[in-house]
Amino acid sequence: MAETLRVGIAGLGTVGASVVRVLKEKEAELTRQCGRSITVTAVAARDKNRDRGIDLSGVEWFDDARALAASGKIDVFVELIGGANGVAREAVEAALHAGHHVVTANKALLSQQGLALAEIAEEKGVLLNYEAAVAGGIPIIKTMRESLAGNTINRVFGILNGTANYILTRMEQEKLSFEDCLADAQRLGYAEADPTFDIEGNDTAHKLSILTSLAFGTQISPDDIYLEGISNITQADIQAASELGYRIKLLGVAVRTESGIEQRVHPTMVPTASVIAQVHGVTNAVTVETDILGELLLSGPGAGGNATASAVIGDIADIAKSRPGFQHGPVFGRPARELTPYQRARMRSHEGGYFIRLTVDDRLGVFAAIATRMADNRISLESIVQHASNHAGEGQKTIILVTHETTEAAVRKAVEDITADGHLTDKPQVIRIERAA
Ligand SMILES: NC(=O)c1ccc[n+]([C@@H]2O[C@H](COP(=O)([O-])OP(=O)(O)OC[C@H]3O[C@@H](n4cnc5c(N)ncnc54)[C@H](O)[C@@H]3O)[C@@H](O)[C@H]2O)c1
Ligand SMILES: N[C@@H](CCO)C(=O)O
Ligand code: NA
Repeated sequence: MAETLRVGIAGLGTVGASVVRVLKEKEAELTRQCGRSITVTAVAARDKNRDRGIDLSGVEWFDDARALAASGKIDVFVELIGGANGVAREAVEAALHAGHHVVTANKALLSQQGLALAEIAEEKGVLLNYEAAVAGGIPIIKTMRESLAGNTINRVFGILNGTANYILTRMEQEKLSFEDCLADAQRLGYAEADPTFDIEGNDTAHKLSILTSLAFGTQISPDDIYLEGISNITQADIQAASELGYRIKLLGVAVRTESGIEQRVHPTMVPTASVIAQVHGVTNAVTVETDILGELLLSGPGAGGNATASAVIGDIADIAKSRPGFQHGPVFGRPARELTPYQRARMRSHEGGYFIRLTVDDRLGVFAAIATRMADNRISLESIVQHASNHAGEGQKTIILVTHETTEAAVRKAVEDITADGHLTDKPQVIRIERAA
């Protein structure tokens, strides 16, 4: 049997501790599957004395993750610290330069530095595996990188953040407050160190930027993503969506258009009967639409220690099965140097349906004035209703509009006009509707 694969792990938090635990529990099974054993020989973390409920006897301790990464005593460096810069980045670079394979769950790092890191990995002939970085335990990277070869992808979209989906689900099903749901997501180990990344959509954007590169063969462009989080979503929106036959999900969407690639992250209304609307809690789902295969939907746990460890261990096992001298496939599906520059489609050109919730003065003529403004901007309405909600205050009423397919530019202009008319008593709420089977 081949020599054991020596694994060094940096970061022993939710994911790192789960990886150490599961590697130990599944040692015999993994040895059978990989034809060699996988052993954690070294770790780096901040606090040597913290009880993590894992057995680290016989494991070498490094105070500095960068020293572990460069050490000649490991074959694989597993980065589970987090953050786009600082130690995580320096350690991954050091590991690749030292000729070690790298496994990371760090989507922030890949979205900012993925291209540069891929170039080093490809030059050094080592693997840079990152299945855990996108949609947790769902094998979406492997699917897009390997199984969809030859397919031309037109749209990829999904629920890519477990924390946000967990919050929206519990707000809808249990009528809980946003803050209580977020606190639970943090307690369960789903949230990022800075949870604003989860709720303001940055984490979804990091993941989407990676999927976009894999889908369209473009360089990763994380700053070119239209971004809106879920912190403005209220019970009034959730209730109105439900009455209209929709559910609100935080989606990341990348779609090929005539003028470039549209990348957007925002709260989205999806038909209640669609498959993606049934994806609840910490579960993620990714839909890929291709010319040969058609529509593929993968769904599964998107965050949490064990689910994420499953993806990390799959990546380590792939390395254990690879052989020295074997030519590895490129990190983002095509050689890093051949990825084309990303061309952004303007958000104002986005076409789709819209849900618009307006709180207005309860005066005669307001309803008609709003309908006129929509017509002025050539927006065709699927429905316009005066909503009998108890969310509007005394002397106010709620008007809900659902548009047929129109453009973002037209909707922004119509809402601007209505605001300028002076009828609104609260900030208008605009939520895009996504076509989903
Ligand atoms: N938690 C999840 O469900 C999940 C899922 C997918 C991906 N991820 C990603 O996995 C990574 C780790 O996430 P987590 O949830 O385990 O975070 P965590 O905060 O629980 O763990 C990170 C650990 O790294 C340690 N650390 C910080 N600086 C360090 C340093 N300089 N050297 C060594 N250790 C250091 C921290 O003390 C902490 O224990 C992040 O990139 C995160 O985005 C997490
Ligand atoms: N904070 C992330 C972890 C998984 O990437 C989430 O909630 O989806
Ligand atoms: Na994944």
